[in-house]
Amino acid sequence: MFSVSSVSKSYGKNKVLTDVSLSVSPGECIALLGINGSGKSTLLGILSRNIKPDSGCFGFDCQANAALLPQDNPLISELTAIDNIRLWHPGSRKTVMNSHNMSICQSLGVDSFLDKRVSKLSGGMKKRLSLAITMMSDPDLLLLDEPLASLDLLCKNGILSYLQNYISHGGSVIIATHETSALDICNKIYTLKNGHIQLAIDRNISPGYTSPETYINLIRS
Ligand SMILES: Nc1ncnc2c1ncn2[C@@H]1O[C@H](COP(=O)(O)OP(=O)(O)OP(=O)(O)O)[C@@H](O)[C@H]1O
Repeated sequence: MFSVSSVSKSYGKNKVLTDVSLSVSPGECIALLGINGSGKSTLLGILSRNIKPDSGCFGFDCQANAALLPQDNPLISELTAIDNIRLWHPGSRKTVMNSHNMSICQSLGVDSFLDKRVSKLSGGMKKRLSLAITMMSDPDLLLLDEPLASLDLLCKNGILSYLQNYISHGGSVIIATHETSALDICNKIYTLKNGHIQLAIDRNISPGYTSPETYINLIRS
């Protein structure tokens, strides 16, 4: 179980998060839903310890490993895919591409372009490579910031299937997304409005279809 309680964060006079509490269990997928600027990336940044909150506590298990896939791919365009992987996971090609990491690359279809320069990859290929790099750190909690933005339907479907498999093996996911296909795979959907978080949909209690109109109404003020 990962949790944060009573987290607050302001940028100057801009109060972005107020008294936000959230927890996620193994095998659970949680969505953060909110309009642009509602604080989703800030909350993911706090959970990944990249952003320091003004106040609040973490309930993380010390052994737990949380990894963030940021909105912008953390890749160097001039390098090949394999050399980007080796930047984050140092070692020779043979050591880094052990059977575990190779199987991640194969599941995400990254193995077919390991020697291509990142500048020559499509948006979907870059996103799959970034996700593969994130997954190689064996996270218990995966923090995803709009992982499906501007991807084609096939690529979205591939990433969603990969995530569903990760969740079914006990991984936890917190995802900030505007995509209904990603919202549909989540157990719980929280809305962020005016700095406050609220549990809007809990499919552990009420499973079932949610229409796009319902999602839109959830983010309306
Ligand atoms: N480093 C920063 N310095 C100052 N203000 C910031 C900084 N980062 C974010 N903000 C502000 O905090 C608020 C929340 O931003 P954040 O990126 O967390 O929102 P978001 O919900 O992820 O938005 P989007 O859906 O557009 O990605 C916005 O008003 C933004 O301008």
